[in-house]
Amino acid sequence: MFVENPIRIIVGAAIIADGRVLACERSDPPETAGRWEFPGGKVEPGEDEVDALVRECAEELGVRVTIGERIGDDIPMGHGRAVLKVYAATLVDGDVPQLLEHAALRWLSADELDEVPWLPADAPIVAVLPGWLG
Ligand SMILES: Nc1nc2c([nH]c(=O)n2[C@H]2C[C@H](O)[C@@H](COP(=O)(O)OP(=O)(O)OP(=O)(O)O)O2)c(=O)[nH]1
Repeated sequence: MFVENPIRIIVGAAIIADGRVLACERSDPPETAGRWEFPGGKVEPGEDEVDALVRECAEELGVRVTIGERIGDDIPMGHGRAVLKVYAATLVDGDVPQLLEHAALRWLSADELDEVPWLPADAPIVAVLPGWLG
């Protein structure tokens, strides 16, 4: 029987604190190393999107986060095989992001957003972020 592959959901957390958003530099794979992203990753089958973001932020940054509203629209990726969804997030109780998986971390204000080379798919999110950073 032919079973169509489901569209893969990738979630990203725009962690905002004091008018800045946390940008994370990928360390691998080589095709995306050096590009900057929102922490996150693939939602596992049966997993809730918010739960996936909480899990990924713990794994990648060692922090607890509270997930808020969606930012921007769904972004089609991978020739329609995946979709990126970004959520606003805040850190719990002053947790401090750690460099566990990324090459570098930066807190960017609205006028610094274009100082890093974001992954191309993130462009529509970065474009509306100033409205979230005040
Ligand atoms: N986390 C994240 N991934 C993004 C963003 N923008 C973007 O194009 N991507 C792409 C990069 C990757 O191809 C894919 C996410 O895959 P990943 O490798 O980070 O996912 P994962 O943590 O679940 O990794 P793995 O278990 O498969 O190794 O989505 C973004 O802002 N955040």
